[in-house]
This record gives sequence, C-alpha cells and structure tokens, in this order.
Amino acid sequence: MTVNANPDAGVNTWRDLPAAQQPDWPDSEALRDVIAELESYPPLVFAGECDQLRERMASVARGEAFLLQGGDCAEAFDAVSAEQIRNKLKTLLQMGAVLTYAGSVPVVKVGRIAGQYSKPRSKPTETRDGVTLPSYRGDSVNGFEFTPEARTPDPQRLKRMYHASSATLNLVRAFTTGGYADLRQVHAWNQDFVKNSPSGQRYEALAREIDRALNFMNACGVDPEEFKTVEFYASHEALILDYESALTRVDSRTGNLYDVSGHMVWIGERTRQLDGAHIEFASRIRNPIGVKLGPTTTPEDALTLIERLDPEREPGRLTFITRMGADKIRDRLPTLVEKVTASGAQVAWVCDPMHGNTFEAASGHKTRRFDDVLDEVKGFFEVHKSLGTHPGGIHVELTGDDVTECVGGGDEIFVDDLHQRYETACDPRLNRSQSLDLAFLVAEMYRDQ
Ligand SMILES: O=C[C@H](O)[C@H](O)COP(=O)(O)O
Ligand SMILES: C=C(OP(=O)(O)O)C(=O)O
Repeated sequence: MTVNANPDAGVNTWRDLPAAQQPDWPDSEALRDVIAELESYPPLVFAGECDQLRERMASVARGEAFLLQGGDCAEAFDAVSAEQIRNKLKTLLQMGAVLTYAGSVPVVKVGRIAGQYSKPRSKPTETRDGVTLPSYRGDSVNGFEFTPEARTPDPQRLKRMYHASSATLNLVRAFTTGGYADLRQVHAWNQDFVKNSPSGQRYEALAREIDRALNFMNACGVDPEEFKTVEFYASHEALILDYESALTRVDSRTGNLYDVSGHMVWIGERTRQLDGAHIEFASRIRNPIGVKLGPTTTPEDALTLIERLDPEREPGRLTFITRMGADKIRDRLPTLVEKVTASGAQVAWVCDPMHGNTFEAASGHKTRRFDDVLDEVKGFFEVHKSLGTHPGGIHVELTGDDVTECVGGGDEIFVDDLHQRYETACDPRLNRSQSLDLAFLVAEMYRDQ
C-alpha cells in the first residue's frame, strides 16, 4: 500500500538542481494543475513488486540470472492496441525462452513498456525547409507531426501518458498471468511473419525440444505452477521529473519512497550529471535503478554514481547499462568494471548495444547495423570473461512488428529496404526476427562463457 508523498519526505529535492532535457512548458499554471491531478491518481505498480524486481536484479548482480530488457524506443499513444502489445510481449517471451533454454540461465524479463513515452534529444529544435520547431520529445510532451501546434509541449499529455501506461500494464498483466505466457504456448508465440524466417524456424526446433521436456516432466508427474505464468516487469527512462515525482509515493509498510510509475526506472546518458536533478531524484526512491553509461564515463563517475545511488552496496539496487558503441566497448569497459569491482560494489552490468551504434543512412533514415549490435554484445562478453565478472544482460530497442529500421540480420534487411516499414518515432528498433537472431547468438555467448 502506498500513500501520497509529502514534500518533507524528500521527493522534491531535485527541484533545486539543474534538470536537463525538461520541456519548455508554455503554461506553468496548467502544469501545476496536471501535477496535482497526477498526485491523486492510484499507483501503476506496487512497492512490493519493485522490491521483488530488486531481488531478481540482485541475482543478476551475483551472476545467477540474466536480464532481458527490451521494447520500443518511444511508445506512442496511438499504438496502445492489443495487437501491438501482444506482439511486443511475444517477442520478449520468445527471446526469454531462447535465452533460458539455450543459455541455461534464469532470465529476468523487463519491458521498455508502459511508460516509455519521453525522449531526450540531441538538439532542442528541428528545422525542415527553413522552418524551425521544437524537437519531438515523446508523446508525453508533444506530437510527432511537424506543425507548431503539435510540437508545442502540452502538460495534458502527461495525463495521457499515465492512462496509456495503465491500459498497457493492465493488458500485460492479463497476458502474463492469464494463460498466454504458459510455457505450453511456446509454439503459439511463433506466429505470423516470423514463423518462416530463419530465426523463426530455429525457434520452432527449440520450441519442440521444450515441448518434449515438458511432456517428460508431465509424465513424471511434475507440472510446476511457475511454467503457467511469467514474471514480467515494466521499466522506462525517468526523464520528465514532474511526472515521475507526481507518481512517487510513500510505502506505508516501510515509509520509503517508490516511484510507482514503473517497477524499474533508469537515468539516461544525457541526464546522469552527478550534481543534477535526475540523480538526486533517483537517490530518493527505493526502486531498482538503472543508469546508462556512454563512452565518456570515467571510473570516478561510476564510483560517484554508486556512492549517490547505492551507498549501502545492495546487490540489485543499481544496474549499469553500458552503451559504448561496438568500436569502443573493448577499450572503455574494462577499466570501469575493474574499478567498480575493486570498490566492493555489486552492481549488475547490462549491455545496451543500440545507442552507441546509430548512424544516418544516405536515405536520411537513422539506422543501426545488426552486425554492430552483435559486435558490441560480443565485446561486452569478452570484457567480462577476461575480468571474471558477470555479463548480466542486454537492453534492446525492439518491436514485435515486421518493421525495416535496422539493417542486417538472418532475414536480411538492406539499406534500400529501410523506407518500406520505417515506423519508429525516434530511434531504429530490431524487428522480431532480428530480435530472435540476437537472442540465439547471445544464448550461445552465454553458454560459452
Ligand atoms: O533514444 C535515444 C535518444 O532519445 C535518441 O537517440 C536521441 O536522438 P537524436 O540524436 O535524434 O535527438
Ligand atoms: C535515450 C536512451 O538511451 P541513452 O540515454 O543511452 O542515449 C534510451 O534508451 O531511450
């Protein structure tokens, strides 16, 4: 049970500090009204669920489990449909089955879902044909359409973000506990366009093996409840602090603050300033926290982040999500891991192989090469193997749909194909067969480790 936070409990201390990447809301009174309304809304997740995820992340930090975190770059209000949510979930369930079975490791499944509506941008404005407008910052802030009306930040959108997150989470909970995620459905997740792709066929063979194993267990009289539902958690970047702090509540069991907008939240590469508002906010809440670490991160930065966010050195509290780029990971990651390990902190190390590998194709599409994504993950595994530390997981931008946003993969997408189904509102995502390809390759790396 959580109750509304009061300012004395410390949720608003971030307000005295510089907050990067916040929208220029044109009407501060309208924003205040929206915040007050959000503060009255019920929590989207429970504090106890956040604690449970922290325990699961502790297994990851100790080297006993693997994190699969994935979903859209930017969720969109008009994509809150049963089909889109089911497709994303199917992709994550299929990847989870591959990693668990082929990698022989328990997999903690966390979606970039039910709250991933806000985007940090490199530039505050965008210019097209001589017209300059504010950049699109995610559906929680403004519209994608290139018009002054759409691009003007509107705080009413924060309420839509809450309701879209709530509807998504409701369906996710129904899918994951209501029979759809039963391991006996392992074939049913392999439908539509992916089924005939090389990775879909490889998956089908694996699903048959899982079936045989289930039949064997059944014949032995074993039918564990754990196979009938899936533990699935929601996460997003804690970017718009007015929203996140309005959704922060005091847990009546413990008196601690929890951001009940999602189970896990992360602080992005552009907002992880040590003396900034985002780290201050994250230091106040008890949720498991992720921090993205790009190629400029120094060991001192990492150690200060640990001091700020995980002073008790509690496994599961802090996850470092590295996103160095395939060409830098082997050079930059070792020192960070060495220094953090030497400090005695037990963080979970997770690889985001997407954000350091973006480039613009000649057609103007932002894209990523599947081979670069894979190479960054390989580098991540190599570094951890050489240091004797645990490669704790992957964090991926993906979708369950048959989009053409990243090039390469077993069912190869070429640069000339990008225009066919380029649907992302921000960064390019792996489609379902590329995601499955990645899961098989990561499972092999994990087994070899
Ligand atoms: O998803 C991450 C960021 O929001 C994104 O990479 C920023 O993209 P931009 O460089 O086009 O602003
Ligand atoms: C913005 C993101 O990543 P990063 O902070 O690593 O750039 C993201 O994951 O959406």
